[in-house]
Amino acid sequence: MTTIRLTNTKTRTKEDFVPIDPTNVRMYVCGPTVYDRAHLGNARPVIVFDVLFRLLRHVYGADHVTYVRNFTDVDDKINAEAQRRKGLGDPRSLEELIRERTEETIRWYHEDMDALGALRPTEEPRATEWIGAMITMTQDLIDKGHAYEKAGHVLFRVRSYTGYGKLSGRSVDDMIAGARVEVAPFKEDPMDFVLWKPSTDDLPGWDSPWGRGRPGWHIECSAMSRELLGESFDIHGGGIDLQFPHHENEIAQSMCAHPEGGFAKVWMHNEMLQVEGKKMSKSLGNFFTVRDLLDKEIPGDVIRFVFLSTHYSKPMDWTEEKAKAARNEIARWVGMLAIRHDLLDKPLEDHGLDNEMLEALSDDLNTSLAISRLMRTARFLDNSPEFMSLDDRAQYREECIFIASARLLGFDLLELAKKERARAPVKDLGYFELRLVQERITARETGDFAVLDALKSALVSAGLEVRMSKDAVELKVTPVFDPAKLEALK
Ligand SMILES: Nc1ncnc2c1ncn2[C@@H]1O[C@H](COP(=O)(O)OP(=O)(O)OP(=O)(O)O)[C@@H](O)[C@H]1O
Ligand SMILES: [Zn+2]
Repeated sequence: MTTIRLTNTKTRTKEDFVPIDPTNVRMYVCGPTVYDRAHLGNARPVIVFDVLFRLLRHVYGADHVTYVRNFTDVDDKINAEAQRRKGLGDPRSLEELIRERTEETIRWYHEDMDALGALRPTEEPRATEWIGAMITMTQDLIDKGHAYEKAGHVLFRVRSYTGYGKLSGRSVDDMIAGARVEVAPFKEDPMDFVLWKPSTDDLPGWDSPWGRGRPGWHIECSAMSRELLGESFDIHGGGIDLQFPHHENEIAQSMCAHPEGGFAKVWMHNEMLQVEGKKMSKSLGNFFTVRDLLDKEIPGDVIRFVFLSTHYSKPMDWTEEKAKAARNEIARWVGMLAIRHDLLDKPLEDHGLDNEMLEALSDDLNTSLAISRLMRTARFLDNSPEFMSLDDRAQYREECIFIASARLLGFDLLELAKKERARAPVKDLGYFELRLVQERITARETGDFAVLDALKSALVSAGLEVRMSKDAVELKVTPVFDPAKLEALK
């Protein structure tokens, strides 16, 4: 079995990945706050962890991996957008407007991430559906002396957990000095963070032992991962911007509530997509959305290719040059496959994967090396003398391996090649148009339309659209076009 090695942020070393239970490998990734369209930076963790999900499914079996990514649908920014709509005169209740905002944002998120070829996670819990579990965990932390209630707030007592700061390698005192921690009269210590806070009557809230309120952001992930993956699971991922305080706080909550579990064994953090050296972010305003690019006719595969060309642990920029190079390379792959009708017209045989590519991916998800390996293979397949010297069977085998390997990175080349083929001009169309014209003349002369009709229906069953007006004949390719059938009519 392939051994996957992953760099664990917790230990700062590359380790062999050994799942707790190989029949159910479990991964949690912090998902988006659903108040607006995802910006391009938000797509990076989606693509990185999608490749890891695919790799885990390949190694342990598709039914033996559980991937959970949450939607944070309790947030001031969501409320603010709903209030803005209400302010503009929308007659609906704030609750309805909030629901509408989160629903539409989740729909956009799915559309955009689907376009990038990302598989949907096994579970996509919404915070609002797990409030009960958050309340239970919060109460448990109070009972164990790790949290306290003050003025309708429940706060986590950071100094009660000695492991605090280990993930990010900081001491609590350094963190206080460096961080903009909120000093509030109800806090015992400035580092303490909110597990529960009161809600005003006009904002969403849930009844709790501490009055009507809502959960803090950090407890969401601790409660949902516990409910869906258990007290210990294999991998926890997210952007490096979440390492502190979000992930540090998740660890503190989960380890104190369930000291017998180990919470996440491996922590993985993707580096940031940057714009002129700064993190692309909503708050800095230096962002564009995934949808902006898709609308500019930059396909999802091109975006995916650009992201995967840089290792997840390195910061990167989005540039026009990178997009152009990615587009050219994918066009080369697709163009080369679009003319291999034998490949496109039957189910792909399983001849395994390119071993070097699999090795690269298994070595801490080295997607940039995996992509270079695919590029090298594409040059080999593209009529190189070595490839041409192979017999048909061996050629077919190499092509199957290439397609399956690209699929592990999330590129569906067969689908792209089929679309390309349907779009490509077919040189024989003119010939058949002429034949239709001639048969029609003959049919009109003889009054026998059988030959003309037979030709027409044969063309239709080859996947062509036949349009015959009084003085023109036109053939068009449809997505089910089959060149082999056309060839047989000659
Ligand atoms: N520039 C970026 N590059 C890579 N990943 C990012 C970037 N910005 C956010 N992420 C990641 O996107 C995921 C969703 O994050 P979230 O919805 O909290 O983003 P956000 O807070 O709305 O973004 P912003 O930081 O722009 O306000 C998280 O895993 C986060 O680490
Ligand atoms: Zn989280």
